[in-house]
Formats: sequence, C-alpha cells, structure tokens
Amino acid sequence: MRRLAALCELGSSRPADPLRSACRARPSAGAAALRAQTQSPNRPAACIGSAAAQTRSGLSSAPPGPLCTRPPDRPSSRPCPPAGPGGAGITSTAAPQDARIGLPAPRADGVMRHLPYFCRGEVVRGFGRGSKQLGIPTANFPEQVVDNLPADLSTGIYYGWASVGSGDVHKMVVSIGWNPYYKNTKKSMETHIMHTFKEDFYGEILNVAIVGYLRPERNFDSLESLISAIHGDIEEAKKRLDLPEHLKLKEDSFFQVAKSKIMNGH
Ligand SMILES: Cc1cc2nc3c(=O)[nH]c(=O)nc-3n(C[C@H](O)[C@H](O)[C@H](O)COP(=O)(O)O)c2cc1C
Ligand SMILES: Nc1ncnc2c1ncn2[C@@H]1O[C@H](COP(=O)(O)OP(=O)(O)O)[C@@H](O)[C@H]1O
Repeated sequence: MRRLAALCELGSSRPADPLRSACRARPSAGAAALRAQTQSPNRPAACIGSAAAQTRSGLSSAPPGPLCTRPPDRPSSRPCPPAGPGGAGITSTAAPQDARIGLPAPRADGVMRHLPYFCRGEVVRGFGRGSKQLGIPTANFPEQVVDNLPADLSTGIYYGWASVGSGDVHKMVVSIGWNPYYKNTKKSMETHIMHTFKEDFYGEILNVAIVGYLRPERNFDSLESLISAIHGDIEEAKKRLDLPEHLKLKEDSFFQVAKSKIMNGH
C-alpha cells in the first residue's frame, strides 16, 4: 500500500511528488502550474482546485476566502487542513436559493472559489450499493483523495467531466459527503459517469473536473426517492454541461495525459 502524504501546493509550479496526494489551487491563468501537475508521471492521487476561476462556472463571483489562497508569486506548500464533518455546512436552512432549480444554493465561500476543481485517484471499492440497489454505479475515490479535498469545500452533489485512465471524457455527477440516506460514518466522493462501460474499472485512475454544484446531500424516506433524485441530478447535469462555459473544460489539458504516464499499481 502506498503511503500518501497530504500536501497543498498553492500557485506552485514545483513538480508534484509522485507519492503524494495533493490538493492544488491554481490561478485562473495558471496553466503552467496545471501542466506541471498533469505531466508528472505515476501520480496516484491529486486534486487541483481553482482559487480564481469561479467566474467560469457562472454561479457566483464571490471573492476567494482565506483558505488556500496565496499570491501566485509566493508559492508555498503546507499541510492540507483536515476535512471535517459537515463540510462548510451548506445543508443549513439559511442557504440561499438557486433560482434556476429552486434548490438551496451552496454558500459561495464553500464552493465557488474552488471550482473548477480537478481531482484524480485510483478507483476503490465502496459498499457495492450503487449498481445493486440504485442501478447507478458510482466509482469511489480512496480515503486519501477525499481527505485532501479543501476543508471548506461544501459537501453535496456536483457535476462535471470525467475520464478513466486516458479514455474519453464524459459527463459526470459526483456526490461528496456522508450519504445521509445510508448514514455513512466516513466521508466519500463517488462519481457516476454518464457512459456505459463494458466492464468495471476498479484500480484504474479516475480523472474528474468538477465544474458546478447542484444541491446539498439529502436524506430520503425511500430508496425510490433517492434514485429519482439522482436521476434528476443526472438530467440537470447533462443540460448544464452543454453550456459553452462548461463544454470548454472537457478539453482541458488535465485530461490529456499520455497513456504511458498512467500507473495504477497493476
Ligand atoms: C448524483 C448523486 C446524488 C446523490 N445524492 C445523494 C443524496 O442526496 N443522499 C444520499 O444519501 N446519497 C446520495 N448519493 C450517494 C448514493 O447514496 C451513493 O452513491 C450510493 O450509496 C452508492 O454508494 P457505494 O458506491 O458506496 O455503493 C448520491 C449519489 C449520486 C451519484
Ligand atoms: N458509468 C459508470 N460510472 C461509475 N462507475 C461505473 C460505471 N460503469 C461501471 N462502473 C464500475 O462500477 C463501480 C461502482 O459500482 P458500485 O455498485 O457503486 O460499487 P462500489 O460501491 O464498489 O463503488 C465503479 O467502481 C466502476 O468500476
């Protein structure tokens, strides 16, 4: 088992340590920092968040908060703060409304300053409920990736783009949190890719670019209601991802990793 150390590298162009799981904020024009990250071989788990690209998502123009923000000319590394229960508390009844879908909107400081958020890691086993109970498989990231998410990234349901290894980039929805319906005790990050794969891809590298937020996690009074909500999320995500501002992220260099540089331990 690899030993993965947590590290936040903010605005740094220092090549990533291949044995570390990293969160990285990049300035909106920080293509160099991203390139350094994506071109580093053998990287088992990495997360890259944007501190200044919130305008791309079109949801908010909130200024970056105090966490993980640093002038690009002052690169530095420091340990990631631990991800605590409740995330940034977006399930609060005081949350503002997202007028487009009539659902509670995320707190701007808990979501927008981190989007788009790039993340990759090995696909591990979850509880096996996605396919069997829900009919909606969700690929789980390892603990190290989840623990390295920004501490103030709100839990909830997001959408974006995903690829497996160096495969094609597809639309995706991702759930980050504790799955209140199942009362999980460990925070998880589970991605459903809108594509039919020929077979499971446990052990492969999953690359995700989270570009927008849909809603907080909720409890449901029946499995059917949970399934129906997830199907609603999928349809909403498909529509939103067709917006030009989101479509362009599909082509991001994050996904252009040479096949030979992908290592997943097999
Ligand atoms: C788009 C999407 C929305 C979800 N929304 C919720 C939710 O509101 N409440 C909840 O308890 N779980 C939610 N989940 C998580 C599912 O319950 C979870 O994926 C399922 O338990 C499968 O887990 P497993 O992969 O560990 O088997 C959502 C998952 C997805 C992909
Ligand atoms: N479209 C898809 N989206 C996500 N995972 C998929 C998809 N198709 C097949 N899979 C596979 O299904 C697995 C998830 O199934 P699931 O029943 O949720 O099990 P687990 O709880 O182990 O994650 C993924 O790890 C992946 O290998």
